[in-house]
Amino acid sequence: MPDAANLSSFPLRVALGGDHAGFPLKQAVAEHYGPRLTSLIDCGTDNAESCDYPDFAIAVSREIIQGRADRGIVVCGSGVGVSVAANKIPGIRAAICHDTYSAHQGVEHDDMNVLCIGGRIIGSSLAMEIIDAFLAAKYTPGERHARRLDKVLEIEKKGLEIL
Ligand SMILES: O=C(CO)[C@H](O)[C@H](O)[C@H](O)COP(=O)(O)O
Repeated sequence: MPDAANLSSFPLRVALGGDHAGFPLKQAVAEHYGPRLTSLIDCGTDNAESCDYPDFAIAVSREIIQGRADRGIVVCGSGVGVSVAANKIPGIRAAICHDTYSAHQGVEHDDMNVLCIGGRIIGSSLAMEIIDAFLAAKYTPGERHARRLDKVLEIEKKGLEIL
């Protein structure tokens, strides 16, 4: 865990959620970031009983799409389930990041708005460093990034027609 003296704050509204496999890490994230954010919306789950990751990917995405959160963090066992589910929702750009480079570059280049983490894969100290990198990063407007993001939006708009 980072030193209390070195804790960063982020002027962001964040929605946080995860299934039973992500529950212990989600709780640690809520405790650590709650006081350092403009707001932290905890979308559950509230205990370690078996439940279904799509419910929490949807709940976190809802907060972003309906304008109550700027970014989302979802935690399941591997990070795979929540990223697959969240990416089905138009307007959500989610990715699993288990390293700090992907966490900031995903925002800077790809305008990623949901960070997915595997609670069974990484420990809380690394998770906090990754979340710090994600929350501190800003999309870097640039012709090449905009062109590529437009192509991603086309996929969203056209669905199967793009094929
Ligand atoms: O990690 C995951 C696979 O990507 C899922 O999101 C779930 O967390 C995982 O499948 C839960 O596993 P369990 O055996 O039901 O505990």
